[in-house]
Amino acid sequence: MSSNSVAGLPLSSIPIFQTVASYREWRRRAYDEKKSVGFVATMGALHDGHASLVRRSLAENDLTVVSIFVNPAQFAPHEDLATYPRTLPHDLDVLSSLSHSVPGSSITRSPSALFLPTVNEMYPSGITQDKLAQKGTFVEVKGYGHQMEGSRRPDFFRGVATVVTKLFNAIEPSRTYFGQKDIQQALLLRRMVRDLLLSHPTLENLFIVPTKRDAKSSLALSSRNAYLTPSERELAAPTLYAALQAAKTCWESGSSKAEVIANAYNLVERKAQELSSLETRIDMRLDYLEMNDPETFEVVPGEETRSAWELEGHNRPVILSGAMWVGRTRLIDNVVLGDVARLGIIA
Ligand SMILES: Nc1ncnc2c1ncn2[C@@H]1O[C@H](COP(=O)(O)OP(=O)(O)OP(=O)(O)O)[C@@H](O)[C@H]1O
Ligand SMILES: CC(C)(CO)[C@@H](O)C(=O)[O-]
Ligand code: BAL
Repeated sequence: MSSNSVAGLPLSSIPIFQTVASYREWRRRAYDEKKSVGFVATMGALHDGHASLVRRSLAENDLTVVSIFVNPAQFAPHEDLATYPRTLPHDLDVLSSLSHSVPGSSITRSPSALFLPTVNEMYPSGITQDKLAQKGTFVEVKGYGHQMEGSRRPDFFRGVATVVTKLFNAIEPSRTYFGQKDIQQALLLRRMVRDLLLSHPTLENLFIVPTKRDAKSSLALSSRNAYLTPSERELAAPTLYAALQAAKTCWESGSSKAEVIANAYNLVERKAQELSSLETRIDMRLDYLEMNDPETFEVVPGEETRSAWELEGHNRPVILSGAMWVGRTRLIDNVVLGDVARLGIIA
């Protein structure tokens, strides 16, 4: 049974499913009525980046399901599981405000269901963040989870692949939407869908949606931006995207990868020095900034240049991505160097 009233939450106009069994009854009716189901997986604290995925799903599917689940398995013991922003009343408001008018018809679509499972529902064998003590079934995309974000968060993608497999099994989406902001996640999930021969979604029905940014500062919208103080957000956080943009220009003007990355590090270092001398000191440092092959996630060699990359016959762009600490907040961002459409990212 779905419910429009969940303890501690305001009455919702969107049906909320807290169990897989109750959701499946609803899903069966959608099959009977031959309605397509779009799916957006989130950890909540919804912002306009999430909204852009939901809008895309509303435009392309009869029905749209959003999940909110803060997945313990993708947080390392020292990370921010306990403090991750949980803003359910706000999230319901955001979802209720979204709609799509189907062109040439009188139909207006809005989100059809919220899947809001408990930890027990998602992990029937239990879950602890201590990997060595974990029991039960986990999904690992071997060879693709240790580079880029995985180089800093070694068990992150195992946690993501596990929970997304469960979510796909529960929701059975016709189409699903992930954000470019977490580009390695989206590409790794594509590989997982292919390797596991999934039918819901199929490979061609997993879509990557461009990163939504703050109109003024170009800061990538992110739930963790809520951790930033106003001055961190204004003065420091936009530096990551500025460094990525500077690196992009440098790469396009013919510099080698090593030069491009060194320049970007210098840019951040200069800004960090400026901010550390302010009266209200702001600490900022790059965690990493690297250029990787979108197919293998391997690091692009230091001597590589744009023209060499193209001459070598790579029929794909490269990913320039990074993570930056601003105080105690870790931000990530990326740009694609080359034709984004080749990665199936279409605005
Ligand atoms: N700025 C954005 N533009 C487009 N999609 C986004 C953006 N931010 C997040 N998403 C996508 O929304 C989905 C859910 O992400 P999630 O709930 O973790 O939000 P988040 O803002 O990425 O959170 P966090 O701050 O923890 O990284 C993912 O597919 C993610 O890539
Ligand atoms: C895909 C996801 C919802 C899995 O927990 C999460 O990693 C996220 O929000 O990007
Ligand atoms: N959007 C990625 C979720 C995480 O960092 O855990």
